[in-house]
Amino acid sequence: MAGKKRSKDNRKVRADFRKKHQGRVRKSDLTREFKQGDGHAIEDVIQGERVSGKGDLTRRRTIIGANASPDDAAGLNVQLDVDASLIAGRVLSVHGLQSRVLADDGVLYECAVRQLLKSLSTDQRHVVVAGDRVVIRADADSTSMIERIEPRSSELSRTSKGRQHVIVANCDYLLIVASAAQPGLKPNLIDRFLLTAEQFGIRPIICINKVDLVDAVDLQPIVGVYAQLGYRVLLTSAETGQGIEYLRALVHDSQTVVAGQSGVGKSSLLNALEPELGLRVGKVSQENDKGKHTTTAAQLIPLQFGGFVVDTPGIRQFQLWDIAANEVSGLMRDLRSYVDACRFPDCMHINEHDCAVKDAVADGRIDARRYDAYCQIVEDLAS
Ligand SMILES: Nc1nc2c(ncn2[C@@H]2O[C@H](COP(=O)(O)OP(=O)(O)OP(=O)(O)O)[C@@H](O)[C@H]2O)c(=O)[nH]1
Ligand SMILES: [Zn+2]
Repeated sequence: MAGKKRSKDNRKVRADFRKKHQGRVRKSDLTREFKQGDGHAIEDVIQGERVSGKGDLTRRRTIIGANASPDDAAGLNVQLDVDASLIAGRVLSVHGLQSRVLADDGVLYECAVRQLLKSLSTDQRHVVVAGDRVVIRADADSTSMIERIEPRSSELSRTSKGRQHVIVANCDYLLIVASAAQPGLKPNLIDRFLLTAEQFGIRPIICINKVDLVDAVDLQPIVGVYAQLGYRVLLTSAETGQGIEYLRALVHDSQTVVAGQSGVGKSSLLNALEPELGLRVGKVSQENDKGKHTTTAAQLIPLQFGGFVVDTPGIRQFQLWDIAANEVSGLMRDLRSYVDACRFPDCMHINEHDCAVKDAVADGRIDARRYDAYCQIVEDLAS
């Protein structure tokens, strides 16, 4: 904000600014643009051109300087409400009170959270999470500050000890990875991950990997069931490269969280998408290591072709967090449309009479295997 900290650097930047731009900017223009309250607009006028994209921020910083003050606009009769040290970015990971933010200028900043934001939160530890879009006050010499957290488009969360913990924010896709063989295809597991996607409103992509090991024709029935429900199903092979280009185009510029059983080829797929990632393949997953603490601290991995993946041991195999047995049918697209027609409003669609869901299964309107998966899930949740 105007007139706060005045380091030597800032004085120099301000002096340069005055020298360079004073007299070259029409006062009327500046005033007009300033009324719109937009820092970019002011620079636009100064530069006499429209600017967009990453380059602006750096340029704006040099021109107007960090902590621009009324002095900067001396003779221009405007107060520049511009603070070029503010940069937008995305939180890659959170470690205790520190967050690692990849700013839109391409620089990584270690950031603390502004006290005010913390005091607004009931849970100080989780005020900011991986995936958050933030505005930071960048400081090259000491800790940068997260000044603002943008509203989240989605949250993946889990309740522990009665409190909701957001694990990752703003995920666009849940990439559900299954394998056609080794280990064999487990559609029921796909159904469980789909429940999570529906629960959190994150678009699922069903990715059946290792298709090089089977005859694709054998996969058609199962692919058909999901496709009919409107889910996107990809057949991939990290080995031969099949489907990789398509997957890359899908997740490009998005934030994708990866889930799936151990050994289905999640690391291999990510490496195929971007060889530079160099994720270890075929390792024993951490959850299976005896006595090892399962971490759910999410981490975003930036992709060179644009976008981020969240590939975190504790999240990879998450499922059925905080779903009650009586919520399951409402989260299954094929069952959902029938539940209102059951005789009992609290019908669980298992043993009850006059159950519209069971009728639909009986005459093939609901896939029998999907219904079996439903029963299994409800049973597991009830026990
Ligand atoms: N034939 C074939 N093998 C594959 C394919 N993708 C992965 N694999 C193999 O499957 C094994 C497991 O692959 P990973 O990528 O480590 O699997 P993951 O899902 O990351 O496993 P976790 O880290 O345990 O969760 C490795 O031996 C891979 O070489 C594929 O498309 N075809
Ligand atoms: Zn019913």
